[in-house]
Amino acid sequence: MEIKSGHSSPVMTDTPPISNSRLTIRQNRLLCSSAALSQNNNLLLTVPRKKTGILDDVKSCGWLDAMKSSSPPPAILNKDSISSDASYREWTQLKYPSALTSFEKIMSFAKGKRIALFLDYDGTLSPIVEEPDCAYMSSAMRTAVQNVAKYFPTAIISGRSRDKVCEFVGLSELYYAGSHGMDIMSPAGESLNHEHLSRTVSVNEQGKDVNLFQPASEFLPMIDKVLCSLVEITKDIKGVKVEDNKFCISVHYRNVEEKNWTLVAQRVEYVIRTYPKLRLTHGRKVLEIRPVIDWNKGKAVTFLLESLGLNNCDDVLPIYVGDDRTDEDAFKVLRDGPNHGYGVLVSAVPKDTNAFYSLRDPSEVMEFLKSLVTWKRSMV
Ligand SMILES: O=P(O)(O)OC[C@H]1O[C@H](O[C@H]2O[C@H](CO)[C@@H](O)[C@H](O)[C@H]2O)[C@H](O)[C@@H](O)[C@@H]1O
Repeated sequence: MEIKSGHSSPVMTDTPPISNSRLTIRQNRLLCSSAALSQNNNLLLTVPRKKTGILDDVKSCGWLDAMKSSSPPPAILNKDSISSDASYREWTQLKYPSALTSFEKIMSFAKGKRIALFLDYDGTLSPIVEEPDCAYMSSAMRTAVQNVAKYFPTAIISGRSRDKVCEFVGLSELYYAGSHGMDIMSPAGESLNHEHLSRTVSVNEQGKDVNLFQPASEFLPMIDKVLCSLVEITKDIKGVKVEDNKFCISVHYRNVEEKNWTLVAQRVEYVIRTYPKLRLTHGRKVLEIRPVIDWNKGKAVTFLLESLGLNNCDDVLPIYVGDDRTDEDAFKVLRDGPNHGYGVLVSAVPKDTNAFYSLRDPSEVMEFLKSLVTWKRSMV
């Protein structure tokens, strides 16, 4: 693929001391040039930050309810399953049609257009599992992604660190955007050229040059410090996992007893309240800490389209498939922005979204990818 353009809040009463002296984390960070950083001060969000950095849903319903609602059940398995299934059917029929049953419609719109494909990882290409380090993608899914990438520029956009998601996916021909889009990498031999933004060249595991764009590089020392503090402050809560996502941090509570969820949130909030340049968001049984910069998965999609010379083109159809709240930024960009395209929400339960279509789970995502390949081959 050729790139064209030039360029809450309960107050803590008993807080454990924070110490980070024993932790040595992130020894293998890629070096990045200051060139990429110098232009990023204007990305800092100027949103007024509340004293405690509390999210609106936490303010209105408290930590526990906010944490519960951030992670819907993965499937419909209870005695209400018949009525739930009926409401799912209604949701797909009336609001967010299945991208599989609407495939022909989508393709009639795609005719004569170049498709650019953006795929989230967790919950989209791999099923949600208890242990974040074991969220492997099936080899059938890998083959499906590999095949689709032969025909369409394909990028993986994940909240995970880029290194981790690259390792899970294991396909060097793709574009990767880790840390919710804050760490973008081209495939070896391709450049990431963007008229407004500088770039960094690094070397991948095979020793080949790759291009990086890292708009939050200046936050690395802060994120490192906060990571150490979070590991330390949550270490006595059974089941907590603090994940280093390079420019972001995930604090998982999936394996924590529900009675301790509020405690987890309180501890996290205690740490980040002294960092006004960091913000806290929810994911699926995870609290995510990230820099307060005007950058997200939607911005990453726009950046990639611009870098590929595919922005503002009538003959380009971007498609973004994702399951998480953070994917909504990308759905919004494709729904409302100049690069009109389709967001496809992966969900087994009805919910509101900025996406246009839906798919039930990763197995339907795989079917969709295969259908894209079959369609493309039929056109040749
Ligand atoms: O943007 P994504 O690729 O969807 O990444 C979002 C988060 O995904 C991972 O956590 C989620 O998946 C885990 C594995 O299935 C699950 O155990 C966890 O409860 C989910 O929240 C990842 O570990 C996080 O760091 C990402 O932010």
